[in-house]
Amino acid sequence: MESGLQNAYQEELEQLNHTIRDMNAHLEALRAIPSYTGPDLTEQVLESIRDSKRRNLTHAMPEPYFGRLDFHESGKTGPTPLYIGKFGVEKADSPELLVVDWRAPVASLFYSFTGGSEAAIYDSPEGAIEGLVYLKRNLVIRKQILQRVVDTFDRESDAIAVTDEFLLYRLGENKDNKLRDIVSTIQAEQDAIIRAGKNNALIIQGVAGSGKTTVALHRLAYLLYQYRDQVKAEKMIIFAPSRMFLDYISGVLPELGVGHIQQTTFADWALELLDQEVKLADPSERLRYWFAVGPDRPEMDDSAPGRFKGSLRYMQWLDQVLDAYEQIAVPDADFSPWEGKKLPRSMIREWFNVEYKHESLMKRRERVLARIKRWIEIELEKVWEVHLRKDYKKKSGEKLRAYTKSWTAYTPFTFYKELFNPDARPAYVSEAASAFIPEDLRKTTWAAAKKKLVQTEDFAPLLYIRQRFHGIHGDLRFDHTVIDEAQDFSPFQVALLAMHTKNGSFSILGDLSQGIHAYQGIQDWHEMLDQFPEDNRGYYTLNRSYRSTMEIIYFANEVLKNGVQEPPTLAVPVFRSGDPVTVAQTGDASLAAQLTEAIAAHRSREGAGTLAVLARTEDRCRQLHAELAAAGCEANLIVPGQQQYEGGVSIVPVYMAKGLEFDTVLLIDVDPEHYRATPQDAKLLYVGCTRALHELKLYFRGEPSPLIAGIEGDFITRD
Ligand SMILES: Nc1ncnc2c1ncn2[C@@H]1O[C@H](COP(=O)(O)OP(=O)(O)OP(=O)(O)O)[C@@H](O)[C@H]1O
Repeated sequence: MESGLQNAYQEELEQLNHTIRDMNAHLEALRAIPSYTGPDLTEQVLESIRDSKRRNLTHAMPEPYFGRLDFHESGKTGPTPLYIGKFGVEKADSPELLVVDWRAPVASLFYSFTGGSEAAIYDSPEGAIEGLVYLKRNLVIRKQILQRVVDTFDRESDAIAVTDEFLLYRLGENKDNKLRDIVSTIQAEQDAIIRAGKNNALIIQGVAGSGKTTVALHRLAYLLYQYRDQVKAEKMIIFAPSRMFLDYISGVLPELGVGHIQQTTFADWALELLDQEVKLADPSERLRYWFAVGPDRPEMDDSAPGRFKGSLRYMQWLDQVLDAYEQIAVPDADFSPWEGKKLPRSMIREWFNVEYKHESLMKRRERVLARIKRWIEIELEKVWEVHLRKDYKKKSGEKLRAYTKSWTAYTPFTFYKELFNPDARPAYVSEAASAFIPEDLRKTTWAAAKKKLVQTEDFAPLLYIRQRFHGIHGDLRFDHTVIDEAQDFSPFQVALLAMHTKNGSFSILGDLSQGIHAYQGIQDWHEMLDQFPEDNRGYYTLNRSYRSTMEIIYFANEVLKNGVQEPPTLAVPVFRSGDPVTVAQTGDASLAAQLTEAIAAHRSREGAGTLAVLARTEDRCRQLHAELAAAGCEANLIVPGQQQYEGGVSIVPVYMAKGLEFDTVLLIDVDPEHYRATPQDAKLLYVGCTRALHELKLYFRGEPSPLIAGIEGDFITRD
């Protein structure tokens, strides 16, 4: 160790010991105070502060901080060393900070300052604060033991700043089966997104592995810290592509000390709001259709059911249909409770269409019926003859029941279903409006609806009808909404979520180059961006990929270029080199043997980490799983509907692997039959390649796919 480094290590060792002593003393003092459970409000508040301090100290104890920043604020004495950690910690005997929370304004300098002699500025509640950074230091502490000290900037030293060294060290580590927090290595471009203002819809286009998911989760932790009086964890929601993906990311928020945030898939959320009246059709069937192999593949253009039903045009059409329904909703007759007495339809319509207009459709129906009931009661009071009144009362009760029945109480689903009825066009759907729906779509939607089955793209329309029928109650409005893998969401879904989200507070993240579900997703971010006012939206790009080695990224970029004419943006790797990507020819019989060998080699390595064999279809995965099992090679089979990701060795269809990562990826069947030189296939193969952290191998039979055939460079070897 050089003497400078040795001194730094010694200095930090002493500081760490001092910090831990202080924290222990603080924690002991807090524990010595008995918990208050009485009725006094002030005492309750004090107890909750003590409780939060106890929790923070306990969480922070094993790794109290990860960074140090020496900052000299202009006009003050200094520089002052600030230690930055996941949790803010006060000194035992004063409210001064021992460790600054990473989300605090001053800590932003630790992320945004990337060197140079210029003054650094950060935003604080008191305005912009300027000063000079003297030292930026990364520290690795595990179980209270100081393991590493790396200076990434030292104003007093001639040595060149090693900004990436610490990041590379972290990226080189093997991953387990869960996504992790990145507080110690958040990069400046990621930090800008994390700390962006609350009332903005952020759209983040980020290349594979650029940290989109991770950044969104850190942003939630930041918003909860920064706007603690305005946002609540229970009112924040994350939409992710599958339950397995949710399981995969489930570790990050607790690591950041955040709990209770709702995490769901759009389908699960919708099914709950629809009171489980419908079921989602088997997703495997649809995936089998769209990812089929062979010459006749379905077109993924605007006529695809998902694109059509996910469009804003479709939402507007539905709006018109609902407007038309509103006009004729009141039954087409006067209400007569007994002979000679009449409540004219015009009056009932006046109540429904004018007086109660501000209410939702079904609420208005309820109100009008209650009002008719009251009207009957008033009219009955005017009848003096007791027998007659009794007779009228009975008759009016029957009449009101019949009237109520004639006024259909639709559920969102029963209303929606009727729009597709081939035999009877509802009165509120004009002939022209009916012609809007393509015949094929009418047939398939009707056939499924008869079995109470719907597709993903039916959820937004159903929820939209629900909203017009019942409104959106306060507890269904979110303080902030995160949409992950948003390129697979439709504009209609986003419009619907905007109705459920306060102040347009969104984090919408995705990658158009990974848009493999183009039969339902977007083709351009404008389809979402344009839905938000210009002053309240932001578009960010993340181009650096942190997941994979340089070799893997260079290779994956070539795959993309070979299939997509104008790829949106190509990933730029961080300077982390590994083995070249291997492309191997194989025969039918030898594939299982080759995979078994590769898996055995992987397993025999120390700290083996995760491995995935990726195939194009679910059926192929099942077949391979059986073949490998017969060869004595056990692996987890991951197919649609999977709830958890266990790590280890898995066999996964590429589309299910989206969002996940594995230390090693073995991609099979990379031949012209499975992967043609089309944008769709290139994106699919790109997704597959970019799942690998350290090692990527591709196997083909006969000829290689045109997407990989001509790739040359020192980042690839051919077996
Ligand atoms: N600043 C960082 N420091 C350390 N690791 C990082 C950083 N940013 C991202 N990573 C790592 O890079 C990997 C990819 O992150 P993440 O899954 O969030 O990216 P993504 O953009 O959502 O990827 P994809 O679109 O491919 O699913 C993760 O292992 C994450 O921990």
